Amino acid sequence: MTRPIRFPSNFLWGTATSAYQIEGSPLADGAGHSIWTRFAATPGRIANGDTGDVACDHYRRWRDDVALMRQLGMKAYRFSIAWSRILPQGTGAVNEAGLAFYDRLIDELLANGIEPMVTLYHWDLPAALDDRGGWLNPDIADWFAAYARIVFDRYDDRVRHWVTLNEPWVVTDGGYLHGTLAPGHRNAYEAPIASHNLLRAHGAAVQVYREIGRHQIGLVVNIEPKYPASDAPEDVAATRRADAYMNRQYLDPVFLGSYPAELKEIFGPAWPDWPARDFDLISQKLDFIGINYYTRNVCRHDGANWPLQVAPVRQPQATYTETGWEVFPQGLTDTLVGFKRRYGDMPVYVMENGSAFYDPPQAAHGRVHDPLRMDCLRGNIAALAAAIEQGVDLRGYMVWSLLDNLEWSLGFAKRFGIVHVDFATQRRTPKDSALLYARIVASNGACL
Ligand SMILES: OC[C@@H]1[C@@H](O)[C@H](O)[C@@H](O)c2nc(CNc3ccccc3)cn21
Repeated sequence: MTRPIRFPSNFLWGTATSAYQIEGSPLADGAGHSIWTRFAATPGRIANGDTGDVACDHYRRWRDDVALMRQLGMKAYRFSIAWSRILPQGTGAVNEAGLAFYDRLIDELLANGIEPMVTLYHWDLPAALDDRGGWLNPDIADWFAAYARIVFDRYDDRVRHWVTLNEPWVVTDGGYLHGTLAPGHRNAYEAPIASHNLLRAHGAAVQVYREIGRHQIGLVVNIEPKYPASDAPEDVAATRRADAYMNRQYLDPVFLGSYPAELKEIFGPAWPDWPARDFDLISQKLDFIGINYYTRNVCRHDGANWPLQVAPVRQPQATYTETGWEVFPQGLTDTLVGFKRRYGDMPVYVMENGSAFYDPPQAAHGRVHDPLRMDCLRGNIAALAAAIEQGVDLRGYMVWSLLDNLEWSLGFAKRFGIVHVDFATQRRTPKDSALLYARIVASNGACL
């Protein structure tokens, strides 16, 4: 008989989305262009020519989507605010219609007993700011802090959990090093600058929140635990570089006040000497850390693989998702316990966890059978319980994602939703994984 799984009585079970991936109507009611409306309009940047012009049409269907969350018994909902709906030019004139949209959404969530958890930045930088250098311009810390102040002033009476940035690593690696995400740069000298300015902007927003905020603020990072393919010294060193580059590059400056030494080794002359004062700004005390977990990496040395000299080692017995990620729930436990060991005890939310699998056409009676996603969900929630048993102060868990949505450059084909979206009709159909998650939430994790 396995011991029952214990979650805190006020554990926040929910789902997560982001503005550009679900809202549609990106330019409605005075909103300005973002780097993603621009990227999507560039031929070849998004698979199949997909765009966020309609997406899940959430900008118009938000009330029904909140009703769907209520029907599933969700306790919380993590979403992002589109900066360019609030400040169409990124700075300057405020767009009241944009503020009003999120007012309505937040009020509807609260009216349905669902806790709003708001991300200020989930990758959709106003295009006008990109024209001024975007994350490469040090002034962006002030631009972001000014945007944050407007949003805190408007919603902090109702929003109790704020996230400054979603995944600075992905913004930098995808947007500035490999060019796979907006704004599509490929430049090893730009990447560290963008990354550092993201962290400066994060710190500037936290400073503003400490002036005017009454609740909690944190950062969301994606963590992929790294495991050496062998105990050969070059594989162990490669694993250390990979961990420094993806994971510790963000957590160390925020919680320890300095970058890992490996980054100078990785970037060489492209790694600047940062002013010490920046780390006072970056390492503002946080109320929680948000961790997005999807997979792990098994690493080996590969001298030809720029810039990390690391190559992933596929695990022959493992299940892999449609995005090529190994299903490895133990990595979630290791990530949460590892965070506590290195950075200390603080409230933790898993702010994204999910999987993309091919979903068969809808079965009879409108059911969508997704057994692989259900297995992934069960395994990851059991992994949470294991972390709690090891003393992690885990406060909540958000499944990525509520809805099938625009998977950035991969388009609509990669479906992460626990609710199926027929993009031709916008019909929503809870998948079997949504029905399973609803049961898990209703039993506070007991019925896995
Ligand atoms: O890819 C699924 C989601 C994505 O839809 C979210 O907007 C984003 O927050 C998100 N972050 C990850 C973490 N991993 C990752 C690794 C390489 C490229 C992109 C994301 C997965 N996801």
